[in-house]
Amino acid sequence: MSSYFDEEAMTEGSNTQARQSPNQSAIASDAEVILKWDNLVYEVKTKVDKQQTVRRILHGISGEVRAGEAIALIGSSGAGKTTLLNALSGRIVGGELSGNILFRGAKRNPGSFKRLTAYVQQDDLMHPLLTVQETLSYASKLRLPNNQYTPADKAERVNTVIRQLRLEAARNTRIGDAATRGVSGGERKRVSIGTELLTDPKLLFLDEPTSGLDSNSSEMVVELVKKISVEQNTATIMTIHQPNARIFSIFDKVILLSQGRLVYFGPTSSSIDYFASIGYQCPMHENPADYFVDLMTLDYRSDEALAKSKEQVNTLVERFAEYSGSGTNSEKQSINGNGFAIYEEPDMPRNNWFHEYSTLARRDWINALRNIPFMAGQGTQAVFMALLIGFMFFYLKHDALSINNRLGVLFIICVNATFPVVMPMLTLYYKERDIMVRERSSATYRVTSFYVSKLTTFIPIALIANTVFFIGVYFISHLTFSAGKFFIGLATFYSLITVSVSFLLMVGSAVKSIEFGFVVAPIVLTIQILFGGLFANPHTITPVLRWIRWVNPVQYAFSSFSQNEFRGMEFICAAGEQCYNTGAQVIDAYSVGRFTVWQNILLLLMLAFVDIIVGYSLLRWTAKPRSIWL
Ligand SMILES: Nc1ncnc2c1ncn2[C@@H]1O[C@H](COP(=O)(O)OP(=O)(O)OP(=O)(O)O)[C@@H](O)[C@H]1O
Repeated sequence: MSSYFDEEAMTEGSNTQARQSPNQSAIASDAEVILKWDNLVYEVKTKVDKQQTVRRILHGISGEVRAGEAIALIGSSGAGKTTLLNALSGRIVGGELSGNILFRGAKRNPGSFKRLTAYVQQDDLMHPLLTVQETLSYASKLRLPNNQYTPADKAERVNTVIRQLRLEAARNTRIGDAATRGVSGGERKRVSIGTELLTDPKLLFLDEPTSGLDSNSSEMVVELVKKISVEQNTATIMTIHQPNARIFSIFDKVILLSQGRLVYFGPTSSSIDYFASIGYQCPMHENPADYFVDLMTLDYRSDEALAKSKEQVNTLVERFAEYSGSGTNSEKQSINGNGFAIYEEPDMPRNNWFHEYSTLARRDWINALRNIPFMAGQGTQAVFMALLIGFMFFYLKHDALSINNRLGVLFIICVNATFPVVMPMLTLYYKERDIMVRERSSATYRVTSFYVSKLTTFIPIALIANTVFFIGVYFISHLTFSAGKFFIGLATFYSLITVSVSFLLMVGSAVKSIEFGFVVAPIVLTIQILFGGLFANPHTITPVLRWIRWVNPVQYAFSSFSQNEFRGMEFICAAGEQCYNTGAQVIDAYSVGRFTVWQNILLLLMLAFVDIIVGYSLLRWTAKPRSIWL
């Protein structure tokens, strides 16, 4: 492809702006071709006036990128830049993609391609409570293989990246988010790029790395990326929106797209000459990128203007097709994908499961402990509810009236182990899940390590906060004072909390959208409470709904609590009053004695186990990338 742009052939209309920029390095024409794509066509089905139609988004795009080369992908909004970048990086989902893509001369193997390449997304999704150093350090622990890098090597790699991306001053600053101030936008983008550069990728994709940045920060980002790609011999392709003239000149090559078609692909330094040679001379002091984008953009201001701009785009596309087709036939062999072997990974082993798990668990604990609103919420909730419920049922006696109150307090203890545990943690889980999907798109760690790490962070946090609640309610309301009963009650409570955490992981794993997850979880929890055994006697429930009891943790917990409390109790009935004399009668009347206390606890743990397994399987399914690979 590079010979399409033989500069000698384009002396006519030569423009001084077209000279090689000082930032550009001359990439040897024999540098390894890292990625080559041929005749990429991408189509999606859409509905127009209730009629199914096929919309072609990429129209036979070809090109290549060599080691150490930086390519800018430019076009007006909707030109297909992101679509092309996604197709090349193996991230395109839905629709139909055809053509061929070769990575280092072979067909892409999704696993090794993901590990040897890197993709910096437009929005930087990182843990806001970690510092720059910690973010890079955890990424290095997770992504660099232990048998090739010692901990010292990893730390050195992090330092190198911090130096390369000029992040020394921000090293100990937290990333931050909308709620907490952290690093600047430019620094944030550089950290995001840094996490991808740690593995020394062969090929780096960046989607609009300068969007939202001022021109100084944009220039810095592009300059640094270019410098690093030369130093590390990395091929780089980035989409970029109307770069200024200085940024434009940093790139070795440029791909200009309009309406999913190629208007130019070749050296940036020859682009002005090329356009001049086909009759479009870039004015002397105009930014070439702006000029090209203006040429390629459809003008919707009037029907006439639209027709004229469409014609212009067609001409540009045709001229480039003629131009790239002529004189290059010997080099332009189309790739017949069937003839190529799948790319074999040289030696890029994975870290073992335990290393992944322990790194993620440490990161999760740091994130949780630094999440002051979350931790304070858990603590306040525990203390406030303990005092409220404790004093609501203050010092229960042994008369007939206390029976209802005892059942009430036991039931509220169950309720407190559902909503207040599930809802705040579900929010947290959704945020973490998004980051996991992002991190796993570069094969960073296994789903199991993530999932088990969440379980082993969430369960202890929920248990610790709620122990305060349980002790408070137990002693203030004066439930039966006996070590045995207290600890059996606590075991029941812990088991129910474990089910709740497992349940939230299941909902958060099964339901991709947080909005829908926040509808499903409360509905299920409300059903658990309604059928928990206090509002309706399990025996009187219509057979159509009776099965719910088998999967209802609140019912098992309420049954366990009630038996633990009432068994062996005696009540003093006032003279002439009809009441239950013994706890055993209460257990019978409320039908909470179907299973023994320990059987109930066992059933709760079994439910938790089922939730965990189902949640894990669903997470594997819902978080699985469904990209199209050529
Ligand atoms: N899966 C899809 N279904 C329907 N239309 C799609 C799909 N993917 C992309 N498109 C359409 O294809 C066109 C190109 O989209 P793409 O996101 O690649 O453009 P872009 O050049 O990156 O634009 P921008 O600079 O605005 O991000 C757009 O008109 C977009 O609406």
